[in-house]
Amino acid sequence: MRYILSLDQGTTSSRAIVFDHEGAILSVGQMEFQQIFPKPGWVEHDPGEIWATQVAVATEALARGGLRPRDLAAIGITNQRETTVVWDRETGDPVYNAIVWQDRRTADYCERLKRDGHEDFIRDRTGLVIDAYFSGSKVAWILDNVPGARTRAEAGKLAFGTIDSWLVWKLTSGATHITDVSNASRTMLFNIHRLAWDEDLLKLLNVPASMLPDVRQSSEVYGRVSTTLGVGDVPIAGIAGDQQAALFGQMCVSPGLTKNTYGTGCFLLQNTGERPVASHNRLLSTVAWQVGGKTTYALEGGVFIGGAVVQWLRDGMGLIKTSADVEALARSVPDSGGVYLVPAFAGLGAPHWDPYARGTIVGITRGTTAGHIARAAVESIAFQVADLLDAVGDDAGIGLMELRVDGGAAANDALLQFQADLLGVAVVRPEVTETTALGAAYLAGLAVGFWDSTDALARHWRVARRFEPSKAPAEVAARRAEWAEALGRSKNWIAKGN
Ligand SMILES: Nc1ncnc2c1ncn2[C@@H]1O[C@H](COP(=O)(O)OP(=O)(O)O)[C@@H](O)[C@H]1O
Ligand SMILES: O=P(O)(O)OC[C@H](O)CO
Repeated sequence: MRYILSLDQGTTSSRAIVFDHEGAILSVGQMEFQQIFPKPGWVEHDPGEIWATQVAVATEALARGGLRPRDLAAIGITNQRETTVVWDRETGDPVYNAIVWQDRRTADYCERLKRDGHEDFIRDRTGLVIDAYFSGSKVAWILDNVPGARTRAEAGKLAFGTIDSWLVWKLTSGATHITDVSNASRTMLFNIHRLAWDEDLLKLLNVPASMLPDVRQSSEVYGRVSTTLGVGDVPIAGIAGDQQAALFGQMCVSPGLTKNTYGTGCFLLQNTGERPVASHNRLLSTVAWQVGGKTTYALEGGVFIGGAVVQWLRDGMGLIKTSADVEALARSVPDSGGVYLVPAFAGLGAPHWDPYARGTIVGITRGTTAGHIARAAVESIAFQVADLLDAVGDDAGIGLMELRVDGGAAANDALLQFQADLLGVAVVRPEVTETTALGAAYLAGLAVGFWDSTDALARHWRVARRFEPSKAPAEVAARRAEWAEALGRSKNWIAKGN
């Protein structure tokens, strides 16, 4: 029997999961690594540690599954997106730490791009809104701030890559410098229509083309693991950014199918088929994957604080001991008692994009208890996702049939029931909720013939639990109107420039 190994390089941990031919998990390895915060708003990772932990968890997953490298048919890679690494092509040494997607150091630079009137142009070419979130301004920062970097880059001596590129480079001992279309579409340097690096954008951001990886499909053999690593010479055959991989792992493979991942933040993606949909609601239009020469696009909306509001109840407020305890506390009251919590702790993401918003709790009375606050916190996750879905529906014009869900907070039944109530459609939790790693495994397995077709994979996707809507539309409309009021009070709270 042979298996697929999925490397899932996330923001806070490196994971490796072995899947069998049925798409079931055989074994897992996981290791957290250091988050580096050199200044307020800056977030970095050590690329060496990312690599070391990723190799360690791969070895651990194989050992736990009682496997040797020759038992593997292929390796798939999925990764935190946008995070930027620049390294020396000769020595392989990074010239600076990885600048993480959450890092805000280039916010002023991005403001200038907007002021100079580049917003429409960048949205048309890349499908993105101008923001420090994406890789482009991060590469420019490294070239402008690391002594000698720009000269070396212009001489062709430096390489840029997102985390997938960095891992493939390391896995192949420097033989292969590539990325896939889904990761490339998050750089703000990539033309999502022509599926190529965009020369005008490279000029605007002053990034030399010689630094860039070759852009490949999400499912093809890119190279083989270098034998010097002692883990065999397994083909590396699938790559996708983590949210796109989750969309594939959830088998959202036809237009209209939609998933939401409830992690630290929430990422909602809808498959929009073979053409990018231009958003009028400040959602992102992005490449989902390219398989067998066919490109699939998605609309994406992300909110910054999803499960993290539960972490805040735990660590900031001390109301609960573990994240899972929130469900019992929220269920200790029949409703939120008129309390609304807007977790705009780091401003608001899609569709509002208000960096000046801050968190608020409204509707507190003398009778408000910790239970009401917990319930309002859980509900806030669902309200934000419902706002995202409204925006997606407006842009794509496709009615939602069901919402497929995954991520840590999708373990919360109360949250998913409330989500179904708000949306008026079923919310569906699959048996395998490791959909990110599964998606990358599928992409790799398809490339090497381990699986024949996407249709064959669709049979693996099985529902664990379905949450049906149970509230009257008028009641839902009233609750959403109150949420919108509360949201309005959190917006534009801090002074601009703070
Ligand atoms: N039962 C639960 N109810 C609500 N939130 C939860 C629950 N279990 C975990 N979480 C939240 O889910 C998040 C972790 O999910 P995970 O998918 O591992 O996140 P990430 O990949 O972003 O690190 C945390 O913010 C945690 O507070
Ligand atoms: O690593 P995650 O799961 O927090 O996902 C990060 C996203 O890819 C950022 O765009």
